[in-house]
Amino acid sequence: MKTVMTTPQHAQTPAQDTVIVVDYGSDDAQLLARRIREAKVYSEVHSYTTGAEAILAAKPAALVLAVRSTASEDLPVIDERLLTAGIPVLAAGGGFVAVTNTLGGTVALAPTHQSGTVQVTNLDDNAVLFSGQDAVQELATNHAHHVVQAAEGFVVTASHDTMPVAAAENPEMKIYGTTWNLASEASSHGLATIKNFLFIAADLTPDWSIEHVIDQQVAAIREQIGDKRAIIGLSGGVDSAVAAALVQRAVGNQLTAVYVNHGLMRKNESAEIQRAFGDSNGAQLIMIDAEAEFLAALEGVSDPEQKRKIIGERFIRTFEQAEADIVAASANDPDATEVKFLVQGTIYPDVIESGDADGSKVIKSHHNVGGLPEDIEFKLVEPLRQLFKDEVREVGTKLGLPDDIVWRQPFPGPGLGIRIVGAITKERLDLLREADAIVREELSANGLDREIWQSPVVLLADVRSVGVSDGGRTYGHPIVLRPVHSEDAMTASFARIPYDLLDHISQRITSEVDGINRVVLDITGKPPGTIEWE
Ligand SMILES: Nc1ncnc2c1ncn2[C@@H]1O[C@H](COP(=O)(O)OP(=O)(O)OP(=O)(O)O)[C@@H](O)[C@H]1O
Repeated sequence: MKTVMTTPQHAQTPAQDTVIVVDYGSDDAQLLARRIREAKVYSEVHSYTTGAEAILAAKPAALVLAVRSTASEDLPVIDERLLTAGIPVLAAGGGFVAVTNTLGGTVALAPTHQSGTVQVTNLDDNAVLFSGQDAVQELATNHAHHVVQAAEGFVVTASHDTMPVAAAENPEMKIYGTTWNLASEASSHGLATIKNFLFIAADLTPDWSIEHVIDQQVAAIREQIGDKRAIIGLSGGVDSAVAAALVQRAVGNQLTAVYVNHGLMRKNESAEIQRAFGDSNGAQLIMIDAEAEFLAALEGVSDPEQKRKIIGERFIRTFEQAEADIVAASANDPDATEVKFLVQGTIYPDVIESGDADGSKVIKSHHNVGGLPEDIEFKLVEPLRQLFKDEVREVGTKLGLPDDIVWRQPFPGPGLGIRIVGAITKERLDLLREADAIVREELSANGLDREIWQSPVVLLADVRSVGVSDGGRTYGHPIVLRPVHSEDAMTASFARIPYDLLDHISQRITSEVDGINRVVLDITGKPPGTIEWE
């Protein structure tokens, strides 16, 4: 038996000024889009492979070219239709090199790959991009090529020993370029320069805001769901929580939220969800206690891949059984309307990374539960598809979700199951839950929880060491602290937590959690270590 979830009908955004960041495999495309939104202008990332025709058909108010700078001789050629459509174009870093090359200027491999910060002292403040700014600026550079001679019609607006043409603009063609990176915080006037492009060169109005997004999405969700019903899985994570809050704002108790307690949650997690979504705001919340089934299925399993597989499969089965029950209950109730929609907390980086920017992907889910009619179709509601993580948090706060949900660190789907090295038992989970709760409490009391990307706490359940307590010998397990800093989870470094705080955490864990007699700190970067241990 299977259920096919298809025909996504994404809430469409009414027309608004959109800046399209055209991505030529750059690392900066998302960051550029975020900076533009910080300036209160709506921005999307489109791959250059979409083609100039489709990009122009979306009627962008301005274009930003994000090009990876490599030492390759083959610089990307920018489709000239993008440069001659009369739409203002900003080309920073590799984008400026590629535009210059495309329009017949001269570019050459720099003697060495330029990377780091340089200072320029001769920025032309008559230039549109630098209007009102200091002539002396710190610039973040990272490029293999430099521009030797600007293309015809361009006025050079900055130069430097290592970058003969550091910036140039062609007001007639409305093309503006800098060799440096404008999205990086290391560029002292990066955001100010982006704003000059948006508000002077492109004459846009800074009117995009989170309140506006909420209003738009609420209206779009109402239209999409109508008088039907929708369901959502709440994981306790920020994305599904905010998606649920938005849909609930739009259609109230036509939304049913399902939370599966697989027994691998952190301390008080279920109660917090109940508080945020249950009693207080009238959502229909179904809490499923599947702890016993999950722990039975995991009994004696130590292999990390096996654990993940078992947890993933069991989760799908449990969730689908809940779906089936809700659908069946509504089918038997003459007053109930049909359950037609499944809400998902997909966010913009997921959309960009899956290459599904046009929302056309069909999602299939194979169900193994009985009692479901063949091929129920759920339509997807994905109200966060346009938003970056920081914007999702802002929406959550505006909708009144508590800080401990909005600012929650990323938590793996398999939960604490992959933070126990060794087989999973209820006793071991309880030990880990206590230690983890102490770490979270202390980090948050010391104002560090928003600064630290993630702080897994790991129980080495198969290791024991000798210790001493109250004059007696102990033989307990070690706990590993793994606090990390990261921008995007792809790379990470260990977070430098003050020694005194580490000492305090260590003392609390070893004295309050019976069975733990040692606390160790993981100081491995990613790579080579992953953030989670399993
Ligand atoms: N224990 C659970 N109970 C109900 N639904 C869940 C549970 N765990 C995950 N889900 C659902 O599956 C989705 C994907 O899970 P995943 O752990 O990958 O979350 P995510 O993408 O990090 O999002 P979130 O921030 O909402 O956790 C969640 O957004 C949620 O809808």
